[in-house]
Amino acid sequence: MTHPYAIDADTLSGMKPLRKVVFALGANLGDRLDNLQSALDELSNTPDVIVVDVSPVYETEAIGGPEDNPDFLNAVVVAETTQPPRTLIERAHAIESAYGRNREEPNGPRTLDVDVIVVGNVRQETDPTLPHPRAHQRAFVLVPWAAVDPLGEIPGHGRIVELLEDMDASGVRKTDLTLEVE
Ligand SMILES: Nc1ncnc2c1ncn2[C@@H]1O[C@H](COP(=O)(O)OP(=O)(O)OP(=O)(O)O)[C@@H](O)[C@H]1O
Ligand SMILES: Nc1nc2c(c(=O)[nH]1)N=C(CO)CN2
Repeated sequence: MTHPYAIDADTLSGMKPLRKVVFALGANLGDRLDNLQSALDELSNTPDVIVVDVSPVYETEAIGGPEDNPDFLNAVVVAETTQPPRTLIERAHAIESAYGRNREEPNGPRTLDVDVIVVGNVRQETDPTLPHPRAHQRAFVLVPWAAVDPLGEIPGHGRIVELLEDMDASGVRKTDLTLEVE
């Protein structure tokens, strides 16, 4: 006899995994806080993306880029999603474009950067590269992330609090600025 709550094979095969996704937001041009808030609003309004936590906002010394690269505001958004990585990166790019991002200069000043840091345990080399290939070296990503998700891990690199122990995070300063979840 079939169990009354049995799930048939077709239903099971159509189910998408629910995974944690971590986005890193950065801005060092224009109204930086407003740009981060807009990115959060757009992520919250993405189908099948449920925002779970938003970090405080940090002011951070620019890493790389021109010598006079202005300080960034950085924050991290933790969400749950059934969307695949490809859809998430397309959404991230669309949000960057909508808020005036141009990609003229590598590491150059930008109104808005939305990076996909991890999607569950996915490890892949195809766009988006997951985990983000430089996130494990970036205090401006790990400090905000650890503030809201101290048990967070980067597949292949380990726990973020341990990665931070070996890192100079002196250029990453917490501000009183906050982002509001709609
Ligand atoms: N996990 C990822 N998150 C964001 N972009 C990614 C990721 N993996 C690959 N990319 C690709 O990297 C390319 C460059 O991205 P972008 O212009 O945001 O780089 P950047 O912000 O200047 O530097 P960085 O990648 O070091 O943050 C884009 O084409 C993007 O699709
Ligand atoms: N402080 C800081 N430095 C950076 C950042 C950033 O978001 N914050 N993003 C970069 C490329 O994505 C390069 N350098």
